[in-house]
Amino acid sequence: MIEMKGVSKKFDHFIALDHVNLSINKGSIYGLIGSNGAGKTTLIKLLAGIYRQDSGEVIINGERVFENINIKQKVFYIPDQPYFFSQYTTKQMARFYKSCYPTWAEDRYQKLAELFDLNVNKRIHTFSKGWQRQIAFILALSANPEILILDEPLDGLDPVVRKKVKNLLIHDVAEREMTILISSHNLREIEDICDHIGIIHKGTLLIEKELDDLKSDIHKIQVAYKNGTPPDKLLLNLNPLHTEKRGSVFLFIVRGDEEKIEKQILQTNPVIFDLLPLTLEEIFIYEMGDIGYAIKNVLV
Ligand SMILES: Nc1ncnc2c1ncn2[C@@H]1O[C@H](COP(=O)(O)OP(=O)(O)OP(=O)(O)O)[C@@H](O)[C@H]1O
Repeated sequence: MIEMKGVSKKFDHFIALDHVNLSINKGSIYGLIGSNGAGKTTLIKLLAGIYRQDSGEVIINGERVFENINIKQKVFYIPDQPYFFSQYTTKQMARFYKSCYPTWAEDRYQKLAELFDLNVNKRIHTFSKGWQRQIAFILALSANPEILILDEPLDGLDPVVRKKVKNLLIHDVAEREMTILISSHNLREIEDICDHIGIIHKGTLLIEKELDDLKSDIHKIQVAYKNGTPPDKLLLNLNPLHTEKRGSVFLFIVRGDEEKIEKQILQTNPVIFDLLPLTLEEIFIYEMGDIGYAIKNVLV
Protein backbone atom coordinates (compact mmCIF):
# COMPACT_ATOMS: atom_id res chain seq x y z
CA MET A 1 0.00 0.00 0.00
CA ILE A 2 1.30 3.43 -0.99
CA GLU A 3 0.13 6.53 0.87
CA MET A 4 0.76 10.23 0.80
CA LYS A 5 -0.73 12.25 3.63
CA GLY A 6 -0.80 16.04 3.30
CA VAL A 7 2.42 16.06 1.28
CA SER A 8 3.84 19.41 0.16
CA LYS A 9 7.03 20.14 -1.73
CA LYS A 10 8.51 23.50 -2.61
CA PHE A 11 11.37 24.45 -4.91
CA ASP A 12 12.60 27.76 -3.47
CA HIS A 13 9.29 29.63 -3.13
CA PHE A 14 7.47 27.66 -5.82
CA ILE A 15 4.92 25.18 -4.47
CA ALA A 16 5.21 22.10 -6.70
CA LEU A 17 2.94 19.91 -4.54
CA ASP A 18 0.35 21.24 -2.15
CA HIS A 19 -1.09 18.99 0.59
CA VAL A 20 -1.43 15.92 -1.58
CA ASN A 21 -3.33 12.94 -0.19
CA LEU A 22 -3.03 9.81 -2.28
CA SER A 23 -3.48 6.11 -1.76
CA ILE A 24 -2.69 3.18 -4.02
CA ASN A 25 -3.69 -0.35 -3.12
CA LYS A 26 -1.46 -3.37 -3.57
CA GLY A 27 -1.91 -4.94 -7.01
CA SER A 28 -3.39 -1.81 -8.50
CA ILE A 29 -2.29 -0.06 -11.69
CA TYR A 30 -2.60 3.64 -10.93
CA GLY A 31 -2.46 6.21 -13.71
CA LEU A 32 -1.30 9.68 -12.77
CA ILE A 33 -2.35 12.26 -15.30
CA GLY A 34 -2.10 16.03 -15.39
CA SER A 35 -1.17 19.14 -17.30
CA ASN A 36 2.47 20.02 -18.05
CA GLY A 37 4.23 21.13 -14.89
CA ALA A 38 1.38 19.82 -12.72
CA GLY A 39 3.75 18.03 -10.33
CA LYS A 40 3.68 14.42 -11.58
CA THR A 41 7.45 13.88 -11.67
CA THR A 42 7.85 15.62 -8.30
CA LEU A 43 5.23 13.29 -6.79
CA ILE A 44 6.93 10.26 -8.34
CA LYS A 45 10.37 11.30 -7.06
CA LEU A 46 8.94 11.62 -3.55
CA LEU A 47 7.50 8.11 -3.80
CA ALA A 48 10.79 6.76 -5.14
CA GLY A 49 12.60 8.35 -2.17
CA ILE A 50 14.64 10.69 -4.39
CA TYR A 51 13.12 13.89 -2.95
CA ARG A 52 12.24 14.59 0.64
CA GLN A 53 8.88 16.28 1.28
CA ASP A 54 8.73 19.60 3.15
CA SER A 55 5.68 18.46 5.11
CA GLY A 56 3.32 15.50 5.31
CA GLU A 57 4.12 11.80 5.08
CA VAL A 58 5.13 9.50 2.24
CA ILE A 59 4.51 5.94 3.34
CA ILE A 60 4.92 2.56 1.67
CA ASN A 61 3.77 -0.58 3.53
CA GLY A 62 3.45 1.50 6.69
CA GLU A 63 7.08 2.73 6.56
CA ARG A 64 8.42 6.19 5.73
CA VAL A 65 10.12 6.17 2.34
CA PHE A 66 12.97 8.67 2.45
CA GLU A 67 16.38 7.10 3.18
CA ASN A 68 14.71 3.76 3.91
CA ILE A 69 16.76 0.96 2.32
CA ASN A 70 14.16 -1.67 3.11
CA ILE A 71 11.58 0.23 1.03
CA LYS A 72 14.02 1.13 -1.75
CA GLN A 73 14.68 -2.58 -2.27
CA LYS A 74 10.97 -3.03 -3.00
CA VAL A 75 10.57 -0.13 -5.43
CA PHE A 76 11.89 0.15 -8.98
CA TYR A 77 11.65 3.50 -10.74
CA ILE A 78 12.05 4.01 -14.48
CA PRO A 79 12.34 7.76 -15.16
CA ASP A 80 11.23 9.37 -18.42
CA GLN A 81 14.88 9.20 -19.51
CA PRO A 82 16.22 5.88 -18.20
CA TYR A 83 19.60 6.20 -16.52
CA PHE A 84 22.46 3.75 -16.84
CA PHE A 85 26.06 3.96 -15.67
CA SER A 86 28.29 5.33 -18.36
CA GLN A 87 29.90 2.68 -20.62
CA TYR A 88 28.00 -0.14 -18.87
CA THR A 89 26.61 -3.14 -20.76
CA THR A 90 23.24 -4.66 -19.85
CA LYS A 91 25.10 -7.56 -18.23
CA GLN A 92 27.02 -5.13 -15.98
CA MET A 93 23.86 -3.19 -15.10
CA ALA A 94 22.15 -6.50 -14.29
CA ARG A 95 25.00 -7.36 -11.90
CA PHE A 96 24.55 -3.98 -10.21
CA TYR A 97 20.77 -4.40 -9.77
CA LYS A 98 21.29 -7.97 -8.54
CA SER A 99 23.33 -6.52 -5.67
CA CYS A 100 20.59 -3.94 -4.87
CA TYR A 101 17.45 -6.08 -5.12
CA PRO A 102 17.22 -9.26 -3.01
CA THR A 103 14.24 -10.26 -5.21
CA TRP A 104 16.36 -10.23 -8.40
CA ALA A 105 15.59 -13.33 -10.54
CA GLU A 106 18.53 -14.32 -12.71
CA ASP A 107 16.52 -16.89 -14.70
CA ARG A 108 13.90 -14.27 -15.51
CA TYR A 109 16.59 -11.84 -16.64
CA GLN A 110 18.00 -14.49 -19.00
CA LYS A 111 14.53 -15.27 -20.36
CA LEU A 112 13.63 -11.61 -20.87
CA ALA A 113 16.93 -10.87 -22.63
CA GLU A 114 16.15 -13.78 -24.94
CA LEU A 115 12.52 -12.72 -25.46
CA PHE A 116 13.63 -9.20 -26.45
CA ASP A 117 16.51 -10.60 -28.49
CA LEU A 118 18.96 -8.37 -26.63
CA ASN A 119 22.73 -8.49 -26.88
CA VAL A 120 23.56 -8.08 -23.18
CA ASN A 121 27.27 -7.57 -23.90
CA LYS A 122 26.78 -4.39 -25.92
CA ARG A 123 27.28 -1.04 -24.17
CA ILE A 124 23.87 0.42 -23.40
CA HIS A 125 24.69 3.95 -24.62
CA THR A 126 25.22 2.56 -28.12
CA PHE A 127 21.59 1.39 -28.33
CA SER A 128 18.75 3.57 -29.71
CA LYS A 129 16.47 5.43 -27.26
CA GLY A 130 13.67 2.90 -27.71
CA TRP A 131 16.06 0.02 -27.07
CA GLN A 132 17.42 1.70 -23.95
CA ARG A 133 13.86 1.87 -22.66
CA GLN A 134 13.39 -1.84 -23.39
CA ILE A 135 16.58 -2.56 -21.45
CA ALA A 136 15.19 -0.54 -18.52
CA PHE A 137 12.06 -2.73 -18.56
CA ILE A 138 14.07 -5.96 -18.78
CA LEU A 139 16.13 -4.90 -15.75
CA ALA A 140 13.09 -3.66 -13.83
CA LEU A 141 11.07 -6.83 -14.36
CA SER A 142 14.06 -9.03 -13.51
CA ALA A 143 14.29 -7.24 -10.15
CA ASN A 144 10.75 -8.46 -9.32
CA PRO A 145 9.90 -5.25 -7.44
CA GLU A 146 6.83 -5.01 -5.26
CA ILE A 147 6.22 -1.54 -6.70
CA LEU A 148 7.09 -0.30 -10.17
CA ILE A 149 7.05 3.44 -10.83
CA LEU A 150 7.03 4.52 -14.45
CA ASP A 151 7.32 8.05 -15.85
CA GLU A 152 6.11 8.20 -19.48
CA PRO A 153 7.01 4.51 -19.82
CA LEU A 154 6.02 3.54 -23.35
CA ASP A 155 7.16 6.68 -25.16
CA GLY A 156 9.35 5.84 -28.12
CA LEU A 157 8.54 2.13 -28.15
CA ASP A 158 7.18 0.65 -31.36
CA PRO A 159 3.65 -0.88 -31.23
CA VAL A 160 4.86 -4.50 -31.07
CA VAL A 161 7.25 -3.79 -28.17
CA ARG A 162 4.57 -1.70 -26.43
CA LYS A 163 2.22 -4.67 -26.51
CA LYS A 164 4.94 -7.00 -25.27
CA VAL A 165 5.82 -4.68 -22.36
CA LYS A 166 2.15 -4.09 -21.44
CA ASN A 167 1.51 -7.84 -21.36
CA LEU A 168 4.53 -8.39 -19.10
CA LEU A 169 3.38 -5.64 -16.72
CA ILE A 170 -0.16 -6.99 -16.53
CA HIS A 171 1.23 -10.51 -16.00
CA ASP A 172 3.24 -9.37 -12.96
CA VAL A 173 0.25 -7.54 -11.48
CA ALA A 174 -1.97 -10.61 -11.91
CA GLU A 175 0.62 -13.20 -10.83
CA ARG A 176 2.27 -11.58 -7.83
CA GLU A 177 0.21 -8.44 -7.12
CA MET A 178 2.89 -6.00 -8.20
CA THR A 179 1.68 -2.40 -7.83
CA ILE A 180 2.31 0.01 -10.69
CA LEU A 181 2.21 3.79 -10.75
CA ILE A 182 2.29 5.22 -14.26
CA SER A 183 2.56 8.87 -15.15
CA SER A 184 1.72 9.59 -18.76
CA HIS A 185 0.20 12.04 -21.18
CA ASN A 186 -0.92 9.14 -23.33
CA LEU A 187 -4.44 8.80 -21.94
CA ARG A 188 -5.42 5.98 -24.29
CA GLU A 189 -2.60 3.89 -22.92
CA ILE A 190 -3.54 4.80 -19.33
CA GLU A 191 -7.17 3.94 -20.03
CA ASP A 192 -6.07 0.64 -21.50
CA ILE A 193 -4.12 -0.65 -18.49
CA CYS A 194 -4.94 1.37 -15.37
CA ASP A 195 -7.69 0.60 -12.84
CA HIS A 196 -7.27 3.79 -10.78
CA ILE A 197 -6.73 7.36 -11.93
CA GLY A 198 -5.33 10.42 -10.18
CA ILE A 199 -5.68 13.80 -11.86
CA ILE A 200 -3.17 16.42 -10.71
CA HIS A 201 -3.16 20.13 -11.57
CA LYS A 202 -0.91 22.89 -10.26
CA GLY A 203 0.37 20.69 -7.45
CA THR A 204 -3.07 19.62 -6.23
CA LEU A 205 -4.55 16.16 -6.64
CA LEU A 206 -7.99 17.07 -7.99
CA ILE A 207 -9.46 13.61 -8.40
CA GLU A 208 -8.54 10.11 -7.28
CA LYS A 209 -10.96 7.43 -8.40
CA GLU A 210 -11.42 4.00 -9.84
CA LEU A 211 -11.46 4.35 -13.62
CA ASP A 212 -14.91 2.72 -13.79
CA ASP A 213 -16.32 5.18 -11.23
CA LEU A 214 -14.77 8.10 -13.06
CA LYS A 215 -16.42 6.93 -16.24
CA SER A 216 -19.80 6.29 -14.68
CA ASP A 217 -19.89 9.82 -13.26
CA ILE A 218 -19.66 11.82 -16.49
CA HIS A 219 -21.60 11.35 -19.73
CA LYS A 220 -21.98 12.64 -23.23
CA ILE A 221 -25.60 13.30 -24.19
CA GLN A 222 -27.03 13.94 -27.61
CA VAL A 223 -30.60 15.24 -27.78
CA ALA A 224 -32.89 16.85 -30.34
CA TYR A 225 -36.40 18.27 -29.97
CA LYS A 226 -39.35 18.83 -32.28
CA ASN A 227 -39.44 22.56 -31.56
CA GLY A 228 -35.64 22.83 -31.89
CA THR A 229 -34.47 23.64 -28.35
CA PRO A 230 -34.34 21.74 -25.07
CA PRO A 231 -36.53 23.07 -22.23
CA ASP A 232 -34.77 25.65 -19.99
CA LYS A 233 -35.69 23.59 -16.92
CA LEU A 234 -33.78 20.60 -18.26
CA LEU A 235 -30.63 22.68 -18.76
CA LEU A 236 -30.99 24.04 -15.25
CA ASN A 237 -31.28 20.51 -13.85
CA LEU A 238 -28.48 19.01 -15.90
CA ASN A 239 -26.07 21.92 -15.41
CA PRO A 240 -23.84 20.75 -18.30
CA LEU A 241 -20.06 21.13 -18.15
CA HIS A 242 -20.09 21.69 -21.88
CA THR A 243 -22.77 22.45 -24.49
CA GLU A 244 -22.49 22.26 -28.24
CA LYS A 245 -25.00 22.44 -31.11
CA ARG A 246 -24.45 20.32 -34.21
CA GLY A 247 -27.25 21.05 -36.66
CA SER A 248 -30.44 20.32 -34.76
CA VAL A 249 -28.68 18.02 -32.26
CA PHE A 250 -27.50 19.34 -28.89
CA LEU A 251 -24.48 17.78 -27.24
CA PHE A 252 -24.13 18.08 -23.48
CA ILE A 253 -21.39 16.85 -21.17
CA VAL A 254 -23.08 16.15 -17.87
CA ARG A 255 -22.01 14.89 -14.48
CA GLY A 256 -24.18 12.62 -12.35
CA ASP A 257 -26.01 9.34 -12.09
CA GLU A 258 -26.82 7.81 -15.48
CA GLU A 259 -30.33 6.62 -14.56
CA LYS A 260 -31.37 9.95 -13.04
CA ILE A 261 -30.12 11.88 -16.06
CA GLU A 262 -31.88 9.51 -18.44
CA LYS A 263 -35.15 9.90 -16.54
CA GLN A 264 -34.95 13.70 -16.56
CA ILE A 265 -34.31 13.79 -20.29
CA LEU A 266 -36.99 11.27 -21.24
CA GLN A 267 -39.57 13.39 -19.37
CA THR A 268 -38.90 16.18 -21.89
CA ASN A 269 -39.85 13.95 -24.87
CA PRO A 270 -36.80 14.35 -27.10
CA VAL A 271 -36.98 13.05 -30.68
CA ILE A 272 -33.35 11.95 -30.49
CA PHE A 273 -31.63 10.84 -27.30
CA ASP A 274 -28.30 9.08 -26.81
CA LEU A 275 -26.26 8.74 -23.64
CA LEU A 276 -22.68 7.79 -24.41
CA PRO A 277 -19.60 7.06 -22.29
CA LEU A 278 -16.60 9.41 -22.49
CA THR A 279 -13.05 8.36 -23.18
CA LEU A 280 -10.48 9.17 -20.48
CA GLU A 281 -9.10 11.83 -22.82
CA GLU A 282 -12.52 13.53 -22.98
CA ILE A 283 -13.02 13.21 -19.21
CA PHE A 284 -9.64 14.82 -18.62
CA ILE A 285 -10.38 17.70 -20.99
CA TYR A 286 -13.80 18.44 -19.47
CA GLU A 287 -12.68 18.01 -15.86
CA MET A 288 -9.77 20.37 -16.50
CA GLY A 289 -12.09 22.77 -18.33
CA ASP A 290 -14.34 22.74 -15.28
CA ILE A 291 -11.52 24.12 -13.12
CA GLY A 292 -10.58 26.79 -15.62
CA TYR A 293 -7.93 24.95 -17.66
CA ALA A 294 -10.08 25.30 -20.74
CA ILE A 295 -8.87 24.47 -24.18
CA LYS A 296 -8.52 27.80 -25.88
CA ASN A 297 -9.07 28.10 -29.56
CA VAL A 298 -5.59 27.67 -30.93
CA LEU A 299 -6.30 29.22 -34.32
CA VAL A 300 -4.67 32.63 -34.67
N1 LIG B 1 14.37 20.76 -9.29
C1 LIG B 1 13.47 21.74 -9.49
N2 LIG B 1 13.77 23.03 -9.21
C2 LIG B 1 12.87 24.01 -9.39
N3 LIG B 1 11.60 23.81 -9.85
C3 LIG B 1 11.26 22.56 -10.15
C4 LIG B 1 12.16 21.45 -9.98
N4 LIG B 1 11.51 20.31 -10.35
C5 LIG B 1 10.28 20.69 -10.73
N5 LIG B 1 10.11 22.02 -10.60
C6 LIG B 1 8.89 22.78 -10.91
O1 LIG B 1 7.81 22.14 -10.28
C7 LIG B 1 6.68 22.06 -11.15
C8 LIG B 1 6.26 20.63 -11.30
O2 LIG B 1 7.22 19.96 -12.08
P1 LIG B 1 7.09 18.42 -12.47
O3 LIG B 1 8.31 18.06 -13.25
O4 LIG B 1 6.78 17.63 -11.26
O5 LIG B 1 5.79 18.46 -13.42
P2 LIG B 1 5.18 17.33 -14.37
O6 LIG B 1 3.74 17.21 -14.02
O7 LIG B 1 6.00 16.10 -14.31
O8 LIG B 1 5.33 18.04 -15.80
P3 LIG B 1 5.43 17.46 -17.30
O9 LIG B 1 4.15 16.77 -17.62
O10 LIG B 1 5.60 18.70 -18.10
O11 LIG B 1 6.65 16.56 -17.33
C9 LIG B 1 7.09 22.73 -12.45
O12 LIG B 1 6.62 24.05 -12.47
C10 LIG B 1 8.61 22.73 -12.41
O13 LIG B 1 9.15 23.84 -13.07
